Amino acid sequence: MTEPQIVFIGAGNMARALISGMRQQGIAGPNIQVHAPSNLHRGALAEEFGVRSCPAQAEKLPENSVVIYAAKPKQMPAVLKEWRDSLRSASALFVSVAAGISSAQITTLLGEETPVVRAMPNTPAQIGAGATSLFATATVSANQCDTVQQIFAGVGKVFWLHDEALMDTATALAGSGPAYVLLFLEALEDAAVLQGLDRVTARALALQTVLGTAQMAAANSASPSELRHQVTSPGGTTAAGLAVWEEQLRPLAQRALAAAAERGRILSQLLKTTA
Ligand SMILES: NC(=O)c1ccc[n+]([C@@H]2O[C@H](COP(=O)([O-])OP(=O)(O)OC[C@H]3O[C@@H](n4cnc5c(N)ncnc54)[C@H](O)[C@@H]3O)[C@@H](O)[C@H]2O)c1
Ligand code: PRO
Repeated sequence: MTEPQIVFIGAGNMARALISGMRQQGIAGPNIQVHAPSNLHRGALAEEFGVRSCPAQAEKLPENSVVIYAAKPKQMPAVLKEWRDSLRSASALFVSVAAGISSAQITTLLGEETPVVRAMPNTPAQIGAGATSLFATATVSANQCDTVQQIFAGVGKVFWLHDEALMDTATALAGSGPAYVLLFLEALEDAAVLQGLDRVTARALALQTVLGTAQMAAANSASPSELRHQVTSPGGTTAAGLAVWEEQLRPLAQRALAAAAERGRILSQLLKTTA
């Protein structure tokens, strides 16, 4: 089978992360084209990754194209109005990474017969360490599912969801998750600096602790809870610190994921009012 042409609509943070990961995975630069209104970002992507930089305008697509929508959710109606005919004439597979926007909303814009996959990747895709949740509509063929699987498995781990409503949860957990982890790193670093550690050492210690712990958890069949107990001596330092975390962390995680998932639903509702 010939390699699909991967067509990005949007040249921002998520497109960059995916393109970086795809290039490392071995997808050839000329097999990726990026459409965006300003040459600033797409030009930089072309220079750095050897991909084709194209204006935002829709164009005739090769058969077998996979089009990845990576512009903002609220722009989707205006952008897809322009791309609809090109997508249809190439029978392109449409993959949306837009948070919140449902496949029904997308097929309303593109036509019921359009094969649509929703994908929720995250920025660690740029180093091949992403986590992508995928949901396919009934019109997506098994071959097309394989194609999407291959594309996203090349930039990290892939998780298929069979209930589209859970895409908002996957977005709240893994799409947004890198920002939570980075905030956690910042908070640990700042707290250590407050106790007198220099910033460079505090940052490096926090980073290596989070990285090493995540790698240990991934390499281990024991649950996070079991591994945590291995760190926690009765009456020791960890127990003293954990007592403080336990007061707030679980309710905070629940509130944070609820707020993020709710925002996904709101983004979807906002689109309905403007479509
Ligand atoms: N950033 C993340 O971590 C992340 C993770 C998962 C999903 N997403 C989703 O990815 C999408 C993009 O997010 P981002 O963070 O990359 O945003 P961003 O603002 O960095 O990029 C948006 C891009 O869209 C382009 N654009 C604007 N109008 C356009 C048009 N008419 N045609 C083509 N391109 C156009 C802009 O030039 C810009 O390059 C969103 O839908 C978001 O929900 C983002
Ligand atoms: N970034 C996008 C947002 O903040 C979607 C998940 C990560 O809306």
